[in-house]
Amino acid sequence: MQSLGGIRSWPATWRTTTASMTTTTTESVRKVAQVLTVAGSDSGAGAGIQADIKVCAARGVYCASVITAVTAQNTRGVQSVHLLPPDFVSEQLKSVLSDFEVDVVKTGMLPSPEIVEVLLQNLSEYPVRGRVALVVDPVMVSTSGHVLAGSSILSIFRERLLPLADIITPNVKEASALLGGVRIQTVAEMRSAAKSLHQMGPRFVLVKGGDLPDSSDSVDVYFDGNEFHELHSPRIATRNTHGTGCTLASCIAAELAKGSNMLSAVKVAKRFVDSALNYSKDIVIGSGMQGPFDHFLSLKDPQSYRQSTFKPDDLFLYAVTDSRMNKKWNRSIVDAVKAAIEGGATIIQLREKEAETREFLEEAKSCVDICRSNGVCLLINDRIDIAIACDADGVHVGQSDMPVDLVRSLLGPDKIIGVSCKTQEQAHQAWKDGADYIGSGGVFPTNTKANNRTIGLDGLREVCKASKLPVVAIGGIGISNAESVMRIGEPNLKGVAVVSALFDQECVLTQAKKLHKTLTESKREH
Ligand SMILES: Nc1ncnc2c1ncn2[C@@H]1O[C@H](COP(=O)(O)OP(=O)(O)O)[C@@H](O)[C@H]1O
Ligand SMILES: Cc1ncc(COP(=O)(O)O)c(N)n1
Ligand SMILES: [Mg+2]
Repeated sequence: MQSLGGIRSWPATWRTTTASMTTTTTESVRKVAQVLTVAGSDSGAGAGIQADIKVCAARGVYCASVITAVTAQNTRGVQSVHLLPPDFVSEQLKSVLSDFEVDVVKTGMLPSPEIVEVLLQNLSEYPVRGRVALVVDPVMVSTSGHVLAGSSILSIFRERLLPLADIITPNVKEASALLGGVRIQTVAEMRSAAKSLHQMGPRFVLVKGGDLPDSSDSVDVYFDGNEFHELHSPRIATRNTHGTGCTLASCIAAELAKGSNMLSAVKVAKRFVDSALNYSKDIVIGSGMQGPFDHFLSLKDPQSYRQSTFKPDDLFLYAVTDSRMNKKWNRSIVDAVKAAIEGGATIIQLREKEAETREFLEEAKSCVDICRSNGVCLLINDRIDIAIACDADGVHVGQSDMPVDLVRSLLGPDKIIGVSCKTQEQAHQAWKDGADYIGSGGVFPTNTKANNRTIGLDGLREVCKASKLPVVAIGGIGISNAESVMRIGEPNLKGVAVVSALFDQECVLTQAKKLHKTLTESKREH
C-alpha cells in the first residue's frame, strides 16, 4: 500500500504470532493483491458479493467474501432479505482475517447495527497488517427502492464506521440519509454534501451521481478534505445499471490493493464502470427494469457464438492468403477466401503482411462471417491484435513472432494456435507451449517467403516423427507435388498448406477443386 495511512487505530504488530505460518517467501511464491468484501448476497448476481468478486477477478485481485445477508433478488427488485446472525458474520470474519493477508476491506450491505458492531470488533482484533485500507460503500437502498439497511444503522455508521474509513462512496440518497435528510439534487449540493460527510471522519469522500435527476453526464464528486474533483462521463442510456455502486466501490478497493493512490483508484473505477456499462448496454438478462451488466466484457450471444473445435483433419487443404497475389489478380481477400472454401479448402489463414490495419480488420471480420457460415476455421497470421478484434478462431505464428505460451495466455484456452517449426526441438517446444498444430517447411523452394530455408521431405518427416501434434506441410506445394508430400506416410501429417497454388492463379475455385481431388486420391491410396 502507498501512503493511505490505513485504519488508524489498528496496531501494526498483530501478525507476529502467525508470521511463521504465513510467510514462506521463497522466490517461487507470489503474494497476490487481496480484498475482503463484507456484503450481502444478490441471488441475481448483479450486485452485492457476486459483483464484488467479479470486479476483483476482472481487475486481477483476489477477493474473499464475508456474507452479511442473503437477498432473494432479481431484475424486478428485492423479494426478500434474510440477515445472517451477527455471530455467524463474526465467524466468517475471523476465518478470513486470521488467515489471509488482506490488503483492503470493502464493506457493502451492513444491514443491522449488530453486524456493524461485529465488523468493528473483528477489525480491531485482526488489524490486517496495520496498513490496510477500508472502503465503505454505505449501501442502504437498492436502485429498485428496497431498503437494504434501515435508519437504525445511521448512528453507528456516523459515529464509529465512517471515522475509520479511508473512503466512503454514498450515492445521493445515501449521502442525504447520512446527513439527516438534506436535499441533494445538483452537483453543487453534492459538493457541499461531500464536505459535510468529510467532517464525519473519512479520509476521502466520493458522492456518486448515477441517480442524480436530469443530468446528461453522470457526475461523481470526490473530496479529499482540501480539493474537489468532479468525475464526469457521458450518461449511458441502459436498463443494465444494477450493481454499479457495488462495482465502483470494489474496483476502488481492487486498485488500492494493487498499490494505487486514492484519486487514481477512483478514476480507474469510474472508467471501469463506464466501459462495462457501455459494453453491456444492450444485453438482456432478466425481464425487469434493473438488469445486471458484464464485468468481463465477454458475454456471448449463444446464436452468434459457435465454438470452433479444432480437428486435426481440418489441416487437409489449408489455404493461406497473400495480399500481393490478390492485388496482382485484382481480387479482394474476401473473394479469394470465398472461392477457396467453395473449392474445398478446409481451413483458412489470412496472411496479409502489407495490409493497412483498419482495412485488414474490416476484411478479416467479413472473412470470419464467411468462414463461420461454412463451418471452416479462420486463422490470422502473426497479428494477435487483429485475431482478437475480429474474433477469429485462432492464429498462426512463426518462430520469430510472439511466443506460443504468451499467445495462449492472450487468446485463452479455446482458440487455435499453429506454429511454424523446422526442427525437432521447435516441435517439442510447440507442444509444451500449448500449440494445436505445427506448420512445417518449406518443404520445397518457394518465392512466397524470402530467405526461408528449405527442409525437404526428410526435414518434414523428422518434424512429424518428433511431434505429438498434427502437422501440415508448407512451402512450394501444389497440384504437381502434393501427392509426393502425403506419400511420406507419417500418421500425424494431416495435409498441405498452399499459397501460390491457389491464389497466384487465374481461377482460385478451379485450382482449389483440383488440389482437393489430388489430395483425396492420395489419401485413398495411402
Ligand atoms: N447510466 C449511467 N451511465 C454512466 N455511468 C453511470 C450510470 N449510472 C451510474 N453510473 C455510475 O456508476 C457509479 C455508481 O453510481 P450510482 O448508480 O449513483 O450508485 P448506486 O448504484 O450505489 O446507486 C457512479 O460512478 C456513477 O457515475
Ligand atoms: C445484496 C445487495 N447489495 C447491494 C445492492 C445495491 O446495488 P444497486 O444499488 O447498484 O442496485 C443490492 N441491490 N443488493
Ligand atoms: Mg445505481
